[in-house]
Amino acid sequence: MTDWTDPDTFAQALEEVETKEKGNCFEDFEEGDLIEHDPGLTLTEWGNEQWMSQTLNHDPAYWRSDAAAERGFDEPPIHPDYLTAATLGITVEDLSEKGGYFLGRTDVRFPESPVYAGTELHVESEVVNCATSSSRPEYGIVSWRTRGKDAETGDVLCSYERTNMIPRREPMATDGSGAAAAEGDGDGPELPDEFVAPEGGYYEDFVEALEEADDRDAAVAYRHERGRTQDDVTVASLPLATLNTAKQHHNVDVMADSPSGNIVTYGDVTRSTALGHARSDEQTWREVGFDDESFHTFVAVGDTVYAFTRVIEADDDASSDEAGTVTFEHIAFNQDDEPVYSGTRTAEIRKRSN
Ligand SMILES: C/C(=C\C(=O)SCCNC(=O)CCNC(=O)[C@H](O)C(C)(C)COP(=O)(O)OP(=O)(O)OC[C@H]1O[C@@H](n2cnc3c(N)ncnc32)[C@H](O)[C@@H]1OP(=O)(O)O)C(=O)O
Repeated sequence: MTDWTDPDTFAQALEEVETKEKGNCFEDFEEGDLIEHDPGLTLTEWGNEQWMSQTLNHDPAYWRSDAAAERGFDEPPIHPDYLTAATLGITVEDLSEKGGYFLGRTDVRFPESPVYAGTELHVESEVVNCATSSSRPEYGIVSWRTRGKDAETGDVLCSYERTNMIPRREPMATDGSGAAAAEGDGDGPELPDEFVAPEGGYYEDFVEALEEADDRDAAVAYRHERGRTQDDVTVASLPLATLNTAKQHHNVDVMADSPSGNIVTYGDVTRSTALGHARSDEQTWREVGFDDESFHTFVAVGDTVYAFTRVIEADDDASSDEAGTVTFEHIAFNQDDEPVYSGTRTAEIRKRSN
């Protein structure tokens, strides 16, 4: 009788049996496909607080009822970063579990009304583009438009367009033109002569700093002191709490043979941590949206995530008289000063009370 647990027998069995695969390859996606993601997720107070605490997002309006009421909320709402991460996490099983690198995201938008704990999230994605990677024949590049909806009302709570590198079943022939282009044109850095930092975190502080920089060779740009070293909680626990099944975040065994050689931080954790650092130096009123988000290199356990902010423009127009609108570029970087994430963010920033 076969002893299936005999190590040699078992090793041979493992080699010969079929593996029930998870996830989809590049060839499985076709432009126009609509994918309904199941399971959905109920956005909970616990999940929200776990996400916010570990990414250093401490805006009191999301933690305390008095601060929430002051912002016009019925109770502390679900944080937009957790909502974004949960909307993406649920999609991983269908879209990128095969090992797709999260390259970037744009047009991240939230409605004006807050989302509260207890909301059941239903998420769907449409394939909007499938492209060949000219530098990596073993991958294709796929973009999806994703919408996270309130399962009860159908209201869209978070939407965005995201792009991943997705493994192919069969590698493509390539002329390598992408790799050559990536070598760069050899130009040195082009930075302004001066940097201006806002005095405080209110809307008027950003306007004054932009005015000071105007007509001079200056930029409004500064770094944030806080850093967050990545550990098992940020790398493995937070993505799993959003039902993100990407092996990059929790399977050390498989990742040992990957380019990173280790499990890596979920892009939304890296980004939310950097945004948490930035928000700790401003009076955020409301998140409006994010564009041109890119993930430049891996973040792994032991790496520390810092943040740098550049203020692009300010506009008096906002959904409330108590705030103005500011557009920022945020860059997350590691302990070696390498950029790991960048993106533009539009947020309403509280005005000083008169
Ligand atoms: C969620 C989730 C997974 C994760 O969260 S994983 C963690 C977050 N993501 C990362 O850590 C990825 C970090 N990025 C990298 O390590 C490198 O960018 C990467 C993926 C290894 C590629 O390195 P390269 O040096 O080869 O990068 P290139 O700049 O040459 O780009 C390669 C091709 O991709 C195209 N591309 C890059 N960015 C974008 C973008 N934002 N939108 C569209 N396309 C993009 C680029 O044009 C190159 O195209 P080629 O035709 O020349 O190949 C999850 O599971 O989803």
